[in-house]
Amino acid sequence: MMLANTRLSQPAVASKRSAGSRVIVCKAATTVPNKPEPVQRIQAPAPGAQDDDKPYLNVIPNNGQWHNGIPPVMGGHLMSSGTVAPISTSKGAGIDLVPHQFQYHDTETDVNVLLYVTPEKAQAGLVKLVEEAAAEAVKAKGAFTLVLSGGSLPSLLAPLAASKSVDWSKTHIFYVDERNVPHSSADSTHKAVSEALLSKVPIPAAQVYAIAEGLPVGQAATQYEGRIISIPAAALPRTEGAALPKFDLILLGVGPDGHVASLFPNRPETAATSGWVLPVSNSPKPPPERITFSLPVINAAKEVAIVALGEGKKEIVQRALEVQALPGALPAQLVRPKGGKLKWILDVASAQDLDIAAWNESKQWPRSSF
Ligand SMILES: O=C1O[C@H](COP(=O)(O)O)[C@@H](O)[C@H](O)[C@H]1O
Repeated sequence: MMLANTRLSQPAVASKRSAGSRVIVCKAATTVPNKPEPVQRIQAPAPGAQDDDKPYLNVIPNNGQWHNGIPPVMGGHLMSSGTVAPISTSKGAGIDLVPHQFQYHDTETDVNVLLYVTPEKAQAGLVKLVEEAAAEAVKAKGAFTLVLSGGSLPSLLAPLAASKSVDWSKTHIFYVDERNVPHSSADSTHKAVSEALLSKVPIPAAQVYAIAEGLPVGQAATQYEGRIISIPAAALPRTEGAALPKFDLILLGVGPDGHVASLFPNRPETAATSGWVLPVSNSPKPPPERITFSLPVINAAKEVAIVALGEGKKEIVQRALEVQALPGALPAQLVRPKGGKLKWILDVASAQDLDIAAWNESKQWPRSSF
């Protein structure tokens, strides 16, 4: 189903109980010919009812699992012949490349795709998600730890300033990645978030974890990690065993290359299995120096949402949700909070290349036809 060609005003809401007891609710369009209904209905909307504020929720069960076995290392992937391709020993153009061990996820994570009719509705949905996570966290442990991205995300958070549901005195703000620039720089995520939100809410300054200014990037990452480590477990619990911080909610953007936070395709930071906050010294996207949470920290969160709105994101949304890449190649596909919740927040423009009608439990990767 190409959403670009569909009308979203007459939702056919459908759902199904799977073996894993997950509910699938698919948005089906009315104008797609010769396509079967994606799944069965659980709850038909009341006649004439139309609640566009609600997203059309699509769950991709066990999204991204490798059904043919997990390749042992990057470059050692399974070939169609059934044999494992060896790691290249070429001394050619890749002479300086160190073969990195990228994480291959083997956990079952259902991906919840929240598709909104307009970017404004998606923004409202995002705000509600934050409000609900805040209320739940404050009720459970008296503190809410919210981790933010830069880029297009900060401006989407502006309506939170008027929210009555977030207790700012109990909220702690972190950045999943940050550019190693002064806070006054136009590149600073902290500046963008401060202008859009933090300057308008009564949050104690000590609860906003900005990068230290003027340090070499390695020290900036170490310093940021140290500040996180010093937060009491009552406010920021740790995971069992791995002892990673368990943030309540991490909001990610996604770049056109599939990067999330400052974890770029085929980069050593993306492969890192240890460390909470990593330095990035030659980012392919300017500015070159950044710090970033590691994937294990992102995946230890209680809840993660990837926000991708607008036509400019349609290609990466389609690739990330329907075409399985080798892990280093598409960092967004490595976001799989263990035991936690993963949501993608989309609007019609960013979702227009998805073939949602083809999503069902029996269909494995790749989900698209090519
Ligand atoms: O450089 C960055 O890019 C990503 C994506 O940004 P967007 O403007 O395309 O939404 C962002 O999530 C990340 O925090 C930022 O440092």
